[in-house]
Amino acid sequence: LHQTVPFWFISRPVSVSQSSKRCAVIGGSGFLGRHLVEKLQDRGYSVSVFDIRQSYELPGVTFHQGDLCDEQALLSALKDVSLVFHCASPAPASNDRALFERVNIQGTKTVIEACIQAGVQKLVLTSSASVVFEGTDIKNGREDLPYAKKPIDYYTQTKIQQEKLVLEACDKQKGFLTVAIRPHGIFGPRDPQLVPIMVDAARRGKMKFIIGDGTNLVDFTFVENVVHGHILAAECLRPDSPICGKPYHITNDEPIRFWDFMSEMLVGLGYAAPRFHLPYGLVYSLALLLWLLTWILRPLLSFKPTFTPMRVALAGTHHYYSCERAKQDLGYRPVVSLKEGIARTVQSYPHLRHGA
Ligand SMILES: NC(=O)C1=CN([C@@H]2O[C@H](COP(=O)(O)OP(=O)(O)OC[C@H]3O[C@@H](n4cnc5c(N)ncnc54)[C@H](O)[C@@H]3O)[C@@H](O)[C@H]2O)C=CC1
Ligand SMILES: CC(C)CCC[C@@H](C)[C@H]1CC[C@H]2C3=C(CC[C@]12C)[C@@]1(C)CCC(=O)C[C@@H]1CC3
Repeated sequence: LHQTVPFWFISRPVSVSQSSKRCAVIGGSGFLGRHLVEKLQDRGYSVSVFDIRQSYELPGVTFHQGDLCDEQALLSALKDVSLVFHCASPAPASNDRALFERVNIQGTKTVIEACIQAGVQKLVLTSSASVVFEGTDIKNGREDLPYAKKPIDYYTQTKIQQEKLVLEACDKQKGFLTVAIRPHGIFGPRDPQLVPIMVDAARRGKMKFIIGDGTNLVDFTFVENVVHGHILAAECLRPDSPICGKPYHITNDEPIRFWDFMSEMLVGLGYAAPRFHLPYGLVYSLALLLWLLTWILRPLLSFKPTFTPMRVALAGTHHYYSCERAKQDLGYRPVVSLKEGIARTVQSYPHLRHGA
């Protein structure tokens, strides 16, 4: 694979000292976090996980179970650690405003304070490309797009605050360097949302319809490319590099029609591809109405609609992003193509196949 290496990257010392290879992954029990932990170990890092739950065991990886809002718990996990990846967040589907504010805003402030107190030198945040998305088309969006003034949900609203906090904390004088990775539509083996939600909808006969004309292009990013972007950012983060305090889009660099991606996944798993078109405006209005009804009736019934306004907006608009800045500054190139990523994902879900 041909990679252009940035000039300041070449000046990096060849051997990375042992202490700079001690890292912690906050949210390391999650989908992205676990893939990141596995790759970091492959690359010779000594890895600790900090997470509110422990979802697996891996020889050589130390687990610290705790809430990232608890500074004392974080401090003991960050002892002797020089590099921290923060990829913890409540799931977007929870739509729990208080929880998002507590974990993504207050918790991230606590993470920053704990890192500084523990002498951590680098903090890599997993942000989201959605921080600039307002529910209307984004084509080849670059990092200089303004943050969404009207974010599509509480999750996105708090991801914006979180990213600002981390990037503003970057301080070369104090030797505390930060960077944010903005992935989009992460998919791959063990993903708990995209494929399971899609299959659940298909099993309930709800994936027969294409919202809109079906031509809207979207980024779906294979998890190993997202991991690659995080590790490149960590390894490039030095006081003399241009990446300090900046956000970077990491995508597969292969925008695809939303409904072609869904169809490939569904057909690969043995389900029929969606065929019938429904007008975007109609579906969005119905989703909004249903969402309002479930909100008003929430003391009486707990019903979670499949087609939320957020999902309809994501399914019916263009939202794809340029990763040119990551190519330029990090030497990033996707390491797994979309075709290969889809094939590996489909293979990894035998229990979600039609008839299983
Ligand atoms: N999945 C996607 O398509 C995208 C995800 N992201 C971001 O990537 C990151 C990782 O997402 P996923 O791996 O998909 O989610 P995930 O839900 O699989 O992992 C998140 C992890 O954070 C942990 N966590 C939540 N609250 C915590 C707390 N208070 N203290 C300690 N740990 C806590 C959870 O236990 C979980 O293991 C998140 O920051 C998310 O916002 C960004 C763009 C797209
Ligand atoms: C029911 C169908 C219309 C949709 C099924 C698939 C969706 C569950 C996913 C399609 C795009 C995904 C996506 C995210 C979550 C899962 C989808 C809505 C995110 C919101 C996850 C967190 C982010 O930061 C942005 C993602 C955008 C794409």
